[in-house]
Amino acid sequence: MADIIDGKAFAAALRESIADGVADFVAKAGRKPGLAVVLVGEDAASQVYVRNKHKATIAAGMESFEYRLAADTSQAELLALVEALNADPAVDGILVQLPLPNGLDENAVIQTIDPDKDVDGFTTTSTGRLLTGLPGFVACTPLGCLMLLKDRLGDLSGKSAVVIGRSNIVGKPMAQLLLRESCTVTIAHSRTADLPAVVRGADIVVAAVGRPEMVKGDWLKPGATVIDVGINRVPAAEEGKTKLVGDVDFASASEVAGAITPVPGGVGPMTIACLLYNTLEAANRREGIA
Ligand SMILES: Nc1nc2c(c(=O)[nH]1)N[C@@H](CN(C=O)c1ccc(C(=O)N[C@@H](CCC(=O)O)C(=O)O)cc1)CN2
Ligand SMILES: [Mg+2]
Repeated sequence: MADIIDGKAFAAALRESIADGVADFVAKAGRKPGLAVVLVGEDAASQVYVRNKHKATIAAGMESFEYRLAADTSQAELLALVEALNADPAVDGILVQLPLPNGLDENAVIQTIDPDKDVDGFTTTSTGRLLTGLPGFVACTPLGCLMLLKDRLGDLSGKSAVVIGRSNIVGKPMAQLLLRESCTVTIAHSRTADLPAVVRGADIVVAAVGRPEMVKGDWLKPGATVIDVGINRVPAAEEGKTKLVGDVDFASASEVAGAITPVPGGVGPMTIACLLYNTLEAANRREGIA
């Protein structure tokens, strides 16, 4: 049976160490690090994530600035808010919760964020810095996956890694991070031929496709480390109920893998912990604190 990689516990410990770093920052800078979170519209899951971000920000000793805008907010209003946050000295990090309601241009909004406050790591400046090995912010979910992998495996160099999924938010930055760690990286996707055979060659599998329980145990190399980024809500056995499952079929995969993240309680909690990590980093950089 695979070891379970406890992302919830790892994230809690990371948040504790960030709180210590925040206390150091306050002592040196004479102010708290500030995170601004912008939520547009009524998406139910986004409301939960934003509430959790607010609570975690406060618990870490940071300032939380929350902006909740109506679903019919115009592009110009949203861009004006982001520009005001760029100019606000109390704000170290800016995050616009995704997805945005239809009609708003997500890319234009993201690219308006000052790259030095881009704690989501979504601007092309941030992704370009990652690609070229310059210091910058890395998207929170892949950064969290990397932390879990390094905690489990130590040095990743020379390992073969398959990332399933090529999104800008997870798959592509994840592949770049693994390359930076000197893994041999394959990015697989919906057009990949014989995906099970590709996955079977990997020491590290990161599944981020958004397809419930797609990756089966018999796709895995025995002993592989499996990171499941999927958060899929599916009908549960009991009528009218739902449950969360990942992109990996946990029951069969945990028979073959060496270690695996569960859903929930694996990668998900790392996303918010890494947001705090990036915000403290942004604040330290802005104040010139090493
Ligand atoms: N601007 C951003 N938008 C979105 C991001 C992001 O990083 N930046 N990521 C996701 C949503 N997200 C944070 O925003 C997020 C998703 C999931 C979790 C989490 O802890 N999941 C739990 C299960 C939660 C549940 O019960 O539903 C888990 O996996 O254990 C945290 C944050 C999209 N938008
Ligand atoms: Mg402490």
